[in-house]
Amino acid sequence: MREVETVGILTSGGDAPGMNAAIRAVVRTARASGMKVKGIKRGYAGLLNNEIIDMDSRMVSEIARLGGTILFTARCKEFETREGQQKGAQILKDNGIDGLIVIGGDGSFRGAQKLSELGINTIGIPGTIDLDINCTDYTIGFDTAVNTAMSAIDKIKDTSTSHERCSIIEVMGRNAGYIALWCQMANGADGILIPERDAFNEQDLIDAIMHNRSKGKTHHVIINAEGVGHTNRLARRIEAATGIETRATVLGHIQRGGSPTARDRVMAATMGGYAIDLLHRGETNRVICYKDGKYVDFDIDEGLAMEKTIDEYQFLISRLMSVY
Ligand SMILES: Nc1ncnc2c1ncn2[C@@H]1O[C@H](COP(=O)(O)OP(=O)(O)O)[C@@H](O)[C@H]1O
Ligand SMILES: O=P(O)(O)OC[C@H]1O[C@](O)(COP(=O)(O)O)[C@@H](O)[C@@H]1O
Ligand SMILES: [Mg+2]
Repeated sequence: MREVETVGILTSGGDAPGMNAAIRAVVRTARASGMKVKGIKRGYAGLLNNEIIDMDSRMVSEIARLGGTILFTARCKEFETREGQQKGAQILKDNGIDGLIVIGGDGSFRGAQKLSELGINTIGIPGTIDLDINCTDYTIGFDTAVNTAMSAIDKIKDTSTSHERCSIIEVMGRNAGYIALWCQMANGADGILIPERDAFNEQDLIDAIMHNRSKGKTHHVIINAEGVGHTNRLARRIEAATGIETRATVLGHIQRGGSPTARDRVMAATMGGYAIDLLHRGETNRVICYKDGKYVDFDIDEGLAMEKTIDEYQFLISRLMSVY
């Protein structure tokens, strides 16, 4: 076990609101406890290009409220190779960086795990709007993304209600349906399609719309998760089957932007401070999680091997609420 003297920090994969709040917390708590901090730009791609800057407390002033990531982010194929990882570890050592904090998703943590094997003390902080990291109940960015999607769906509902139409709205989430499920509960919808539940299929949706219409409902909303996709095609098929004018909207990257909510900022700040604590204790290959109402950390390999699925009870309630 050795204590880290110089910590590097990078953001990787899709940006998420709250990443800047995490960067600020890492820099401030590291500096307060005497560590040096170096920022690595553009994730692993920037690491391989030696894009490394010194960071001090003043540089992170007022960034907690900013969306995106001031360090930029990237996806990097070269880093998935052994040669890329060895080159990355050597560049870190050449810069005197003996600890590294990676803010990103599961893919980014696989990279962090490789650097840990190569002698760099690495800690992962979960930052992704998708909530798709199995070992944690919370990922930085999810709350802001859901609130953004919720507001957008409220607006679509205004026009959908006025025209007495059906709206199919696609939300992000890669292969996970968390954003879709939360929006169904927050906004109300006749139904959702999520990758975790292919049993809730197109015919179910058509039946649900027709049932609700027979009870007097004059507008309809279906929330479709990105992992199911084909939103335009689905709109055409629902219109053909129900005779109700139907419009498709793919919300897209609007869900990744904007000023982070208080929840995202506070979770990010706590996780950032926790990461520095772990490095002080000489820990490596750990991922910080929020589980059962507590901040905890797991071995990255064990954390990524855990299983998580959508909350059955929440799913059941969301279905019951969608019926007129
Ligand atoms: N198995 C792996 N080994 C090493 N690095 C990886 C691995 N998987 C992903 N990465 C690195 O992490 C980056 C981000 O991963 P990605 O899955 O795109 O996003 P996220 O971290 O948000 O899930 C990839 O571009 C790659 O550089
Ligand atoms: O911005 P890109 O590269 O098109 O990626 C889109 C993907 O990124 C996300 O917005 C976030 O995913 P990650 O956090 O895993 O990078 C997904 O919801 C979506 O599938
Ligand atoms: Mg991911």
